[in-house]
Amino acid sequence: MDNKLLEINQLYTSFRIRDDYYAAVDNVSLSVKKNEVLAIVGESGSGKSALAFSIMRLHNRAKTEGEILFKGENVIDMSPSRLNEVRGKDMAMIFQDPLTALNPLMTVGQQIGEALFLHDRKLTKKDVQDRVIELLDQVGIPRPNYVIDQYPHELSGGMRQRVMIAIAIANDPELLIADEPTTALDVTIQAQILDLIRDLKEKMDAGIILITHDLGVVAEMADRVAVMYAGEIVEITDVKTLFENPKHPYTRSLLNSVPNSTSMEKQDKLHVIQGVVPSLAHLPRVGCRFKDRIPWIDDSVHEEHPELHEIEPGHFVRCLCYQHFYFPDKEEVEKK
Ligand SMILES: Nc1ncnc2c1ncn2[C@@H]1O[C@H](COP(=O)(O)OP(=O)(O)OP(=O)(O)O)[C@@H](O)[C@H]1O
Repeated sequence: MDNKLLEINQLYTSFRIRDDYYAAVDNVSLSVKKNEVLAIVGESGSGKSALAFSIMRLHNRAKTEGEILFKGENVIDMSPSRLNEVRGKDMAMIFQDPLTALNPLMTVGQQIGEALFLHDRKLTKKDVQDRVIELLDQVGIPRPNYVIDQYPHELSGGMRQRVMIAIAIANDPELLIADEPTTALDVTIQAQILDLIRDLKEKMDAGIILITHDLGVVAEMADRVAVMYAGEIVEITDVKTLFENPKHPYTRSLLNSVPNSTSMEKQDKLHVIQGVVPSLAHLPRVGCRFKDRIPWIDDSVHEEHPELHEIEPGHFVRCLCYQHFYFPDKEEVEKK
């Protein structure tokens, strides 16, 4: 038995739009080990948050099918009471926007305290208070004795994000899901929060799923990376391989659209990925989903039913079109 903390097998998460269900997470399989950061990258609308919310079972209107094995137990089959035990204790989530995730009417101390007390009713008021101060200190909040009585709106964005992290780690979770934890923050604060998350990984021996569209964050934080496009994983590999030997046209386009990316292919211009991720109801469900965004690549090189191919140990790429992909010059794009 290996040390898999989370194992997702053939997961589908579908939302109802008018009379039909459409999969925003479409046959996703992946795993996370202890003390590992798995980054999930992709443009807006690729299904990253839908995947994270599925793992935490936070979607109440979506249809979720497949297996989400957390230490061998399928989260999808958990009863509401079992879910309440696991969520916030064994697995926890840091959300994108602390202002909407925090309760504006409760002090910082009350909110962190509630997270602690919910999972350990034997704690005394004094125990809770001591632990809250310890947590505030751990996430780098100065003057914890003072901040404990403040309300979220009295804090800066960076401090609010730290409070959310304190809530998430209050019960030493084994799995931490961070959904764009630094998007709303400026660059210096961003770096501090990332340092903090990295530190926590070491101290808590936790597995971390880090959702981001920022490849700089990926390079700094991840051990492995799953690239999502239109609900599917199109490439998954270790972080070094992703930057040094990316294969899927989408991965290569993402990397080549970032200035100073370590893996920028030898070309003098940045590549602009054409178009956008189609909306959920309009996703192509047959063939290569990325096909329409690389129209200069011959149709015949795409697989009819693209599969994830293990092209070297642990490196999976969807659709054989990667073997024929190249970046076009401007005239070739305009011709299509
Ligand atoms: N509750 C919902 N009902 C209907 N469609 C939804 C719902 N939530 C998400 N979607 C759709 O599912 C798709 C995936 O959305 P998701 O939020 O997971 O993407 P994302 O990659 O996390 O994007 P972002 O980076 O903007 O958060 C999108 O097309 C989105 O519009």
